[in-house]
Amino acid sequence: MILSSSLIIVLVIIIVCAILRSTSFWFLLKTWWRTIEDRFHVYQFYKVPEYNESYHQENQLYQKVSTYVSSLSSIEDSDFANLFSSCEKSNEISVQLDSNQTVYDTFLGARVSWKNEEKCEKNSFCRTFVLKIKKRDKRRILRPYLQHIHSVSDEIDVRRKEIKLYTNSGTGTRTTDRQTWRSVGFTHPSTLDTIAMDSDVKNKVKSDLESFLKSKQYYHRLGRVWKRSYLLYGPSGTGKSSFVAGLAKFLCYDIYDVDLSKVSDNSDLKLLLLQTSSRSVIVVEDLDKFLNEKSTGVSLSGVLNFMDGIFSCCGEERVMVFTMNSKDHIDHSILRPGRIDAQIYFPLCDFTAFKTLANNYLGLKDHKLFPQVEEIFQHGATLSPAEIGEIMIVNRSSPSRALKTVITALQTNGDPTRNAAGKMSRRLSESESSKERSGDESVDNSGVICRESVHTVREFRKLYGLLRMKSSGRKTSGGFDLNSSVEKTEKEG
Ligand SMILES: Nc1ncnc2c1ncn2[C@@H]1O[C@H](COP(=O)(O)OP(=O)(O)OP(=O)(O)O)[C@@H](O)[C@H]1O
Ligand SMILES: [Mg+2]
Repeated sequence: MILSSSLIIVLVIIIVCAILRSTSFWFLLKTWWRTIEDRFHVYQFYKVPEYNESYHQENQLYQKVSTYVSSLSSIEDSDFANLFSSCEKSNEISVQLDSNQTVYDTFLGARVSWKNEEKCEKNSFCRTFVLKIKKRDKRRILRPYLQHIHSVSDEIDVRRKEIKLYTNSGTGTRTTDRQTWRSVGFTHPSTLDTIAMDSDVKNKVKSDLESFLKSKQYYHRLGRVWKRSYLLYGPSGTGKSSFVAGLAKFLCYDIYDVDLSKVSDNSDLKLLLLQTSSRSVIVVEDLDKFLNEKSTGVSLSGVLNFMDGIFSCCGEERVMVFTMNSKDHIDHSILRPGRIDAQIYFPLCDFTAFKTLANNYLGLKDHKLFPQVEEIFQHGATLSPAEIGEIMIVNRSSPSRALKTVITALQTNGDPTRNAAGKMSRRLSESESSKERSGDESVDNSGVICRESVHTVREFRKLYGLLRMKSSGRKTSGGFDLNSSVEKTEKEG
């Protein structure tokens, strides 16, 4: 009798609990209890605004808190939250607290809350996280809690970082300076592995970067800004920009692509650098063209100060990359060691790079036409990897046709006698250019080629601006050239 009645009581309790949990009543009970409990405590509030007072710099802590708060499981209990999926990892959904919503967290036995406040003030939009913490817990947990937020958000950033590409979209008035950088998700497909280049140089760059990442203390002891600068130079279409993309992915750093032609003067350039975050790659493409044309108020000394990174702030862990087609007419002060730590030459395609491209683009490890291609390369003929890659993409359904088209293109453009030094100049001569323009196809009859491919060759030439006369100055020795300055620095280090 007693047994059966206690069984009934247990069953009733289980059913009541199940009903409470399956309805909102349980949730309401918890909320009421929290409201009542709140009335019996004195609280301290801490604001974490998105921007510092002058509105020029982002508050790094705000980003960290935002990442941390989004990672809390209790965020799912807030009444409103925003769901996002990133462009790169579309299967990953992130939850972000909506404006004026509160989320609770527990740390070392103390309960705290974060509110995401959003206000419109004087035509500007202010976002602030407000931390609410019991006064009696404040001394005990505040510092360790903030450290905990730092380490959790750093860990999350590294784990699921979506690389961002920042571009300077033109400077505005002082009050809108903080909007100078615009960012988008960085989806460039290049990685260091997909770039056809000398494997020794690639490995050297990788280990140079890895040792740089570990040398924070070393740089600080020397009183040097913790940055590393690379100059990438070489003809058009040899993979400089792709290398920058691969570099950023290798480091998991955001990219700041500085368009100097949109920077009005030195102080704007300074401001741009101040607004970059640490752990970023700062890229200035075609520096040679900018320095030769000097189309804005940015002076050489402005560029030099920028390269030295003396205006960088907040952690200053940066990799700077400058690209050029030729460094022949560049002021020597630009290239001095310390300002440029390593110079990497991007040559036109040789047979080794060709084989990498054939493997990447056509899935060919070997082919009966390879010896013929090798022979043509040995006679000094060459094209840029971009040109060869383009032929391969267009003819990817037929690897044999792709190789034949490459052979014809090399024979057409790779006549070594056009270069006085016996080395290949891949640029079309003016006469060839005019032949092309006039539609004379005799030039294309030299090789095994089908008509479709002739057009293909012509199209990719147009695409990559082969008919442009570009700077002739380039290294002719063929390999990559890692600047002696990096070797020197390595020895010194
Ligand atoms: N070394 C390479 N390995 C693999 N692909 C390459 C290489 N070089 C160029 N490409 C391909 O050619 C295209 C153009 O390359 P990229 O823009 O990197 O050249 P670039 O050297 O920056 O040219 P430019 O000096 O004109 O800016 C890209 O699609 C890239 O994938
Ligand atoms: Mg480029």
